[in-house]
Amino acid sequence: MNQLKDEIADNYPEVDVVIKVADLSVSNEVYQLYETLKQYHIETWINNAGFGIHTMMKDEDTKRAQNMLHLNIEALTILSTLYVQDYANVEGTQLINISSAAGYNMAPTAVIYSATKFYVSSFTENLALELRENGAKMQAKVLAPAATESEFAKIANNDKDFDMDQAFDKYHTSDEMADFMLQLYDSDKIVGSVVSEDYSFVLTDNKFPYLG
Ligand SMILES: NC(=O)C1=CN([C@@H]2O[C@H](COP(=O)(O)OP(=O)(O)OC[C@H]3O[C@@H](n4cnc5c(N)ncnc54)[C@H](OP(=O)(O)O)[C@@H]3O)[C@@H](O)[C@H]2O)C=CC1
Ligand SMILES: CC(=O)[C@H](N)C(=O)O
Repeated sequence: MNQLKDEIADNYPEVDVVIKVADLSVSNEVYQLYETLKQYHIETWINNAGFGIHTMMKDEDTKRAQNMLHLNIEALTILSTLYVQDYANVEGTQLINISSAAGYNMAPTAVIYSATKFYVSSFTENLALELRENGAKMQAKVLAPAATESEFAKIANNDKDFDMDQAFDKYHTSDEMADFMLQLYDSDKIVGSVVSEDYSFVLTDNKFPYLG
């Protein structure tokens, strides 16, 4: 994090980077983190922290799975809710939650992870529609990456030498995914996702049917 901060300072000296440390799988720390940010005006909130576990259910480590539920679902829900309560009527604000292709498609060897990301997708789409229908100034959006180069696969597969080139015919670089996130940010659409056939990017409104 400090290295990244230095890189940003070198390239964008006008930007002031503040690092806050929290274990977001612990609910007290989630509330504490939000409290320490009250002094700032927060124009965009991105819930990016998350991890996956690639395993069969018969081999699932329930403690690790519980941490994943706390981080991927609970922390994201609490932080989204607090942010919406404070900023829903502030012009120009956006909440972006990071789901996954596995949040719209059931994924083999990822039964629990995929379910956490279905939660992220449906929670955020429903919230986006609630905000829109009630004339709120905030927009809520879902970014749903497919395989992307990062630490994710090493952690999910518990393999520090995990080779993306061997595992996937196609995947995105983190720069490509960050560019797509900016496209989603600039658009009025709700979901940014990846077409599984050719890995192209697509922006759409809600993908889940809506009862409203
Ligand atoms: N890469 C991929 O193929 C895909 C990723 N995603 C999603 O993208 C998001 C980002 O993952 P990605 O960048 O790829 O993976 P990384 O593993 O590289 O990054 C995960 C991030 O989450 C943070 N994090 C993990 N656990 C905690 C915790 N308990 N408390 C606070 N922060 C935590 C990590 O912080 P630290 O480094 O300090 O541990 C890190 O910044 C995740 O939500 C993931 O599910 C979705 C689809 C595909
Ligand atoms: C859908 C993906 O490819 C990603 N690695 C994930 O499991 O979220």
